[in-house]
Amino acid sequence: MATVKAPITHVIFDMDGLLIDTEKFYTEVQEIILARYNKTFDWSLKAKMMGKKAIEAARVFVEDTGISDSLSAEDFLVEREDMLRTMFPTCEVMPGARRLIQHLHATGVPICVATGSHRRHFDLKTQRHGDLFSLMHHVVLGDDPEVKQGKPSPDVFLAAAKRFEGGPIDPSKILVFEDAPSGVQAAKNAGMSVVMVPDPRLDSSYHKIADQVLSSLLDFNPSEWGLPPLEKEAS
Ligand SMILES: O=P(O)(O)OC[C@@H](O)CO
Ligand SMILES: [Mg+2]
Repeated sequence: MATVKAPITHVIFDMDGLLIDTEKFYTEVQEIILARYNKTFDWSLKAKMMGKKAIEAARVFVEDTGISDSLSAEDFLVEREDMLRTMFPTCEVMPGARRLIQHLHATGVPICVATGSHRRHFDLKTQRHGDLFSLMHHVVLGDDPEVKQGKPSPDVFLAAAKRFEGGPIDPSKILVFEDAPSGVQAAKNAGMSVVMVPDPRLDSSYHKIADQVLSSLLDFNPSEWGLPPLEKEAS
């Protein structure tokens, strides 16, 4: 029998870019705003913003692009909001997310979500996916009072570990799924194992600290982590 990487009992999912394809909306809106300043949005900046709380990502955006004298982080958030508000409810579930969530839920593995997104955005993004998110034991949001700092701080993952039944759960028994560099770092800072499912455009230097890197959730093999195996015929 193959050796188990770590004996996992609980699973925490990131949301944006991991369970649902909302990262493309942030990218699109940021490209539109930067074009006004004759600048282009690239993946090195994207890598620094993704996964963070809105205001933290906004500060990185205006400072890194050198537009902070013309546009404050707060005004940037107001400006992108009109576009995001109509885009978020149209988001799709990422490949393999539905199968994995349903499998873990059906086999009794406690699962939850830990996201940088605040409540208002979470509600817009999950509008059409309530069936899936209702399988989560709990959800920890970026504007939760216990989340003092966004990812890469471990706050959101430690709060998530506390709220499982019988919590706090030992971090070494928790597996986190993440797409963002800040999120992978946050999970490691919390002492948890992490499977990274990065966008292929993200520089591969960000893969290093993840315990496993997959190109899709469809490629995840629960047995490698001591989790109940997937049925071969499941789709
Ligand atoms: O933590 P996640 O769910 O990726 O959300 C962060 C969000 O603000 C987009 O980057
Ligand atoms: Mg994410």
